[in-house]
Amino acid sequence: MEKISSCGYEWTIGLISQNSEHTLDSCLANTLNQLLGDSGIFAFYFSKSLSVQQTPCLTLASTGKQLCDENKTALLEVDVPPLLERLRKLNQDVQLLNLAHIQVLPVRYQGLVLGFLVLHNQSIIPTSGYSVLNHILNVYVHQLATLQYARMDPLTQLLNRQTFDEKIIDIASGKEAWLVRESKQQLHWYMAIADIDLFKHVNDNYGHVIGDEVILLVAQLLKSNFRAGDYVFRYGGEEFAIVFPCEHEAKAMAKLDGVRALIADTRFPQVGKVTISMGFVELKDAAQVADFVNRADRALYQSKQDGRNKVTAYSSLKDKQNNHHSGDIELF
Ligand SMILES: Nc1nc2c(ncn2[C@@H]2O[C@H](COP(=O)(O)OP(=O)(O)OP(=O)(O)O)[C@@H](O)[C@H]2O)c(=O)[nH]1
Repeated sequence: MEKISSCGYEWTIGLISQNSEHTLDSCLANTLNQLLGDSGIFAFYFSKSLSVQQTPCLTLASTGKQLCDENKTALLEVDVPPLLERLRKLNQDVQLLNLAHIQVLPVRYQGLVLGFLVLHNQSIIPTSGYSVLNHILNVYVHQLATLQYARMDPLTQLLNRQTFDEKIIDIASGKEAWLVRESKQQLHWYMAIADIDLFKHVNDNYGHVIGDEVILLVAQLLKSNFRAGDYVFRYGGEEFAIVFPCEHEAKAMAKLDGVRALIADTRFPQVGKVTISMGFVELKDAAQVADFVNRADRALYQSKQDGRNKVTAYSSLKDKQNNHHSGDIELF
């Protein structure tokens, strides 16, 4: 704790220099370990979605320290929902809650309590340390929000195109392999591109404002019909990409076709019926993101050729050897 400067300036600079959530978390962990010194045992519970809907979970804990007592009782285990409820009822100015064996610092963002830092009572912290801790947690949450907003499409709040490329590279290089390993069944990753059919007619007949509403509603339907661990992106104007793990291709097809049918059955305000076409591919055997996109694009092209409101797997295309001529139809 003796390392604390009056405002934690170096730590602040460290946190705001991070440009990925992963390095931001590591930086916060390092900062807390340094800040709390040898005596500090901490656990950080946080909801990364930056929304009240998600219950915070254990995101970080102190490294190389005794998190259990001699009887192997966890020192910092907390019952999250009631503690959260209690923190939410606290006045905004209250920055520290003293409980029997722990101290809790709420982490707020835009007036919401999104998580908290739990410190064991053995952690020896001078009074000035708490304000530095609060400051550091504030910087963390704001930097996280900045990173998240930079990854989002402003109209739909889906992940944006830049994030798509990064995610495909991560998956293709095995960085998301933990999910596949943890599943009881073997999982494969698939990438689908979905395009709203005859969208030009929507704009031409109803105007761009209604067109944007259609895009927004399709985005919401896609997002709410895939699981939390799947990724839904706004790929371009009226195009979306979905990246998700699945046991096998037939199941991936059934999932996508179910969502296609659901959108076709939804009544859109003013416009009425809207359909989407999709093409999808397994994320394997390609060197570049562009190769996967090209394959899904060709499958999507087939869905359009077959009359739209269809899903096509790249593996089902007969003439895979022929290069796709992008001039045939403009998809992107
Ligand atoms: N309202 C709105 N329109 C967009 C946006 N982005 C692209 N568009 C429009 O989407 C339309 C896409 O039209 P096309 O690519 O010709 O395709 P389509 O009419 O959907 O026909 P198919 O894809 O062949 O079924 C164009 O008129 C674009 O101007 C957007 O963000 N908002």
